[in-house]
Amino acid sequence: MAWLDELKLNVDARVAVIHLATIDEEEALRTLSGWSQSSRWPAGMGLITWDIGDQFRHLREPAVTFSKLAATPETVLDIIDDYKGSATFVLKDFHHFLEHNRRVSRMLRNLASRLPFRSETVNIIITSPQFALPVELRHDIPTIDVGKPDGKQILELLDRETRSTRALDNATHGLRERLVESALGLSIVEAGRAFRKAIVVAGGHGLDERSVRQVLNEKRHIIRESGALELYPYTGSMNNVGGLGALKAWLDQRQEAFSQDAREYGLSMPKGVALIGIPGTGKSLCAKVTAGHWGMTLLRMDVGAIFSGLLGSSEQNIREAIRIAEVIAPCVLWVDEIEKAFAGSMGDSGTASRVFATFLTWMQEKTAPVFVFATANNVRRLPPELLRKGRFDEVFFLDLPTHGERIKILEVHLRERGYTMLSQRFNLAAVASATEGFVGAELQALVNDAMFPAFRDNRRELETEDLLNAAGEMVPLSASHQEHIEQLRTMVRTGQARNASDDRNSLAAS
Ligand SMILES: Nc1ncnc2c1ncn2[C@@H]1O[C@H](COP(=O)(O)OP(=O)(O)OP(=O)(O)O)[C@@H](O)[C@H]1O
Repeated sequence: MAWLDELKLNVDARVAVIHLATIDEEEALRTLSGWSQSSRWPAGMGLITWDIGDQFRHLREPAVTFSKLAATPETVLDIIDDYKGSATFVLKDFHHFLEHNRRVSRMLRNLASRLPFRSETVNIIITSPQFALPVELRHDIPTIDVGKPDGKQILELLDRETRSTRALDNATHGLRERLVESALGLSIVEAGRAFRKAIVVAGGHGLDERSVRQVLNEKRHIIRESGALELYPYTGSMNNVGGLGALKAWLDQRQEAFSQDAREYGLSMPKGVALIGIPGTGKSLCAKVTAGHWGMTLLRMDVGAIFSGLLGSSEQNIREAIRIAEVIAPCVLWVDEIEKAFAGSMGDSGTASRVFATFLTWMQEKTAPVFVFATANNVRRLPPELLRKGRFDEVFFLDLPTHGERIKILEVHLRERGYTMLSQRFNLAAVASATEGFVGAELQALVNDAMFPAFRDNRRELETEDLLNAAGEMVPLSASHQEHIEQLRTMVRTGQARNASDDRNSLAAS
């Protein structure tokens, strides 16, 4: 376990006070306890925990009781300072006392510099669910991030949870792996709860494919409640997208590039793509179907929640979101309306730029197969460095659909409503001619609007006339966005972005 190695290294280097950032406190304690039973644990050293409820407790020798009560954090540190013998103290939730109590934080810093010089080894480990300690402590107290459990730990947990109930005795081939995968991204406590619920629901039958869906569902709830990410179920396929041929072909080529084969061939791991365009041009649709097409989990980052202050500090939220995405990887991380996050409209501008910097650095350095799918309506509000070459693998502009693309989009939505043999049944070329300037969302709305009169008229089948009438009643949004669209087209002309449409690319080439 990487964090335990890091901890041992710090202890060996006589770093006396260490902050362990974990939401799985019990699991971390179990690991520490395991270490304390091993031969690598210094002889005679105690392992003692403290929390405000249970006070001091000896983990290695439960029979030994602590006579002193420590009701205040100052007393806790005094007792540790006076401790005769060698011990590692684990202080639970101690970060609460550090935020507002200067005396406690000063005492801790004093101990951090004094303890390494005592003849008997005394260490302090502070466990907390937060990543960042108050600024004045960060220099003296290193933070070790326990991170989320990996597949191996989740597998051990699954085996622990199912051993007594024998819920996996009749498991089909690969079920254990799928259950583990469905719980990746959860903490040990959360994954344990999800598995136990699945065992209860499965009853005497044991776990099966339905349990995988149930654990995934549980994960969807937990991820939504606990952070700025939302887990989307697989939706649609590339067939649900009309037009945008250049973008679809580009995405199709990237699909294989996440494989081991691609690494061995020398292809670099795709980083991500940015889609820009006015509302309704299909940016979100593409994010959803790409994840479905690639068979990857889709995570949507809620930019508002990152900055809301309800969850924690914005920097901590973005780090947590990144961490979850990396554990769930391979996945598509969809950052919707990225301009909202990074244009300084959320939170104060200092916070926004720190969050931005964290995100950019991660994008630059990431090695996990997390494909960032950023979508934006308004580039004017985006910091130029975000779209700089090399940040994303490609920046695409989703222009207004051409005549041919409008036909394809209309076909998608008519097919979704059960209509077939479209070219015999409708004159879609006429509808496309009547919908110059319409975006995909408006064409979808048009098909929907056109169905109302047909439904009222004895539920008859939809006709071209209905579509033309509905078109006549709509004013496309593009009418009021001409200047904005022209600005985005300039990005294509100057090589800052590529047009997502095959039709437009061939028009430009001819
Ligand atoms: N190219 C397209 N092909 C088929 N349907 C489309 C297309 N573009 C848009 N649509 C339809 O319009 C709906 C809304 O589009 P979408 O939300 O993807 O647009 P967007 O560009 O992300 O808009 P916003 O910026 O407002 O989020 C889609 O769910 C889809 O039904």
